Amino acid sequence: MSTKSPVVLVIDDDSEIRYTLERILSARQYQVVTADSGEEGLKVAKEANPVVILLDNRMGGMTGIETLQHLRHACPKAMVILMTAFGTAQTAIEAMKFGAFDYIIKPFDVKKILGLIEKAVSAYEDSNQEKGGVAPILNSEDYKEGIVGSSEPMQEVLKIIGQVAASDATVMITGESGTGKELVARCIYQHSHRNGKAFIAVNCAAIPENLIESELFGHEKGSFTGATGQRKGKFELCDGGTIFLDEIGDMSPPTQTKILRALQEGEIQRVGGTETIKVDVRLIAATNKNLESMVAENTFREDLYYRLNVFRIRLPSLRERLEDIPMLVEYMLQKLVKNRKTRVSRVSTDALAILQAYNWPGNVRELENVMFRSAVLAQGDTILRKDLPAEIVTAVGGKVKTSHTPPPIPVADPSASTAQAGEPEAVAASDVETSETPEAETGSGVPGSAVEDVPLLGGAAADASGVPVGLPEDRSLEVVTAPRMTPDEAFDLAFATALERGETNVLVEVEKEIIRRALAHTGGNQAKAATILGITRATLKKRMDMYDITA
Ligand SMILES: Nc1ncnc2c1ncn2[C@@H]1O[C@H](COP(=O)(O)OP(=O)(O)OP(=O)(O)O)[C@@H](O)[C@H]1O
Repeated sequence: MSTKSPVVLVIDDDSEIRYTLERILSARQYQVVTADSGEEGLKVAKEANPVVILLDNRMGGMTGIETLQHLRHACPKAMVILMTAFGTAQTAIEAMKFGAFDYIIKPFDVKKILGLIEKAVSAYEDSNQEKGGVAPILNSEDYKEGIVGSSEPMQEVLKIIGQVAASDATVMITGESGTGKELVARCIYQHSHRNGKAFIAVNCAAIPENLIESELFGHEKGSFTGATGQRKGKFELCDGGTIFLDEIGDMSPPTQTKILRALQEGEIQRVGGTETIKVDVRLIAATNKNLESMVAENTFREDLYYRLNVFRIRLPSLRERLEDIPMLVEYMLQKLVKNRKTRVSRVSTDALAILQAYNWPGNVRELENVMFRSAVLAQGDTILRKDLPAEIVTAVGGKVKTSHTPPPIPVADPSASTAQAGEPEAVAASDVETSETPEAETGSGVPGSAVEDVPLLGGAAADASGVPVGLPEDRSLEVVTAPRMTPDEAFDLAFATALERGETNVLVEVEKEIIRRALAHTGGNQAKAATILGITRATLKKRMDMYDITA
């Protein structure tokens, strides 16, 4: 870090977040400037020349993504970190595509944001030592991603999609069957300059060996038995567009050679033809085979391997991101309801626990099938444990505890949804309340509400199970409520305990306790409690939802 303290600009319409960040960052020798809107942020950015910009996505007026696009011109060197309440695919991809340094999901851990700012500052310093400008900027469009998942590994995938989409580079997607390789390929295409031109997906494993060349490159009349006329192949049909070759590891060496030529020279020849045809095609390839060992065994051309491997995206298996299951389940049921395939809109807590304990060898595709099948079998509006395939319930066996789990996951009414397809609006994470009531199997859980941007205070992010991320497991400071202590003693002890445990969320715990006490004092009357606390009732409600406090 240079000797001059780096300027950090915080753009957020929530005064509390601006205040909190300002306090945290000023204590770390950053110079902090703030703005309460995207429009104001642009002005401040031009004057203050910040090194890092923390930019909220959901603001009145210009959104964060819109502001980001303007900032790229107004303040091209600054490292922008987008702050969003949800890790939706669209936001993640767009943030990276429009040149954000990174993005972070609110509410977040203080350590995490500080670490990210530090990284951004050193990236700023590195990039200022090198010549060269920022990455090209694309125009914003209305996308429908359909990629669901806010787990760390999926967020990484989304970021890479955003980074590679705008380039014309070949991309290799690896991952087990059913992990979403084709979905990702389509998403890259949708975000590329070639969007609007053809996208053709070819499953190489599904085409007989003797027909694959003709399928890909076309054939001339009479070139083989059955070739009764001239036919264009997929490469030719896809000129100007993107071709997705699934299971590329299943191609014979002669076909591999032709693919290499198409990639390197931009030329193909139809089977039985002599004419060289120019094609301009972006290739996205996928495989669930180990191409490295195929190269070692000489069954896959090394030069083609390197040509394909310019960018590589590894999709995590579903068992590596079990925390995404509630979100996926909600998304899938929502889709089924929308397509009028079912009226089932919930999953009981017991059933969900089983889904989250299962190994998912068939990954998301298997989950999709299970959801469809179970929704068909379900009698009420909730998928119960008994509706799940017996082999899954048996496979999970005793791994699942069925008590103290959250109530059913509700699915938003699709007609009332303002989210884009593929982006569940409010997903299980923070709006599933933890309940001790074993009402799960009746399907009478509390419907979830769309979660607004939630306030940051010391920052405990919630994971899909509603448990704050990045906090020690025992996060209660019961000592605050211990009897026969003066308030001062209690606070001293609480503070000392927190320091001893290395906690960074003391403020949050104190806030929770104060809210609980105010509610207890008013007998659960929220309006009165809000008055005591000096906040609006809506803010109190937001906090109660966020901290799982019931009146
Ligand atoms: N992250 C995701 N969010 C929502 N749906 C998903 C996700 N990943 C996969 N799916 C769905 O799962 C199914 C399988 O996905 P896809 O065909 O893209 O997998 P694949 O890895 O290409 O499979 P294969 O290797 O068998 O060809 C599709 O219906 C897809 O929409």
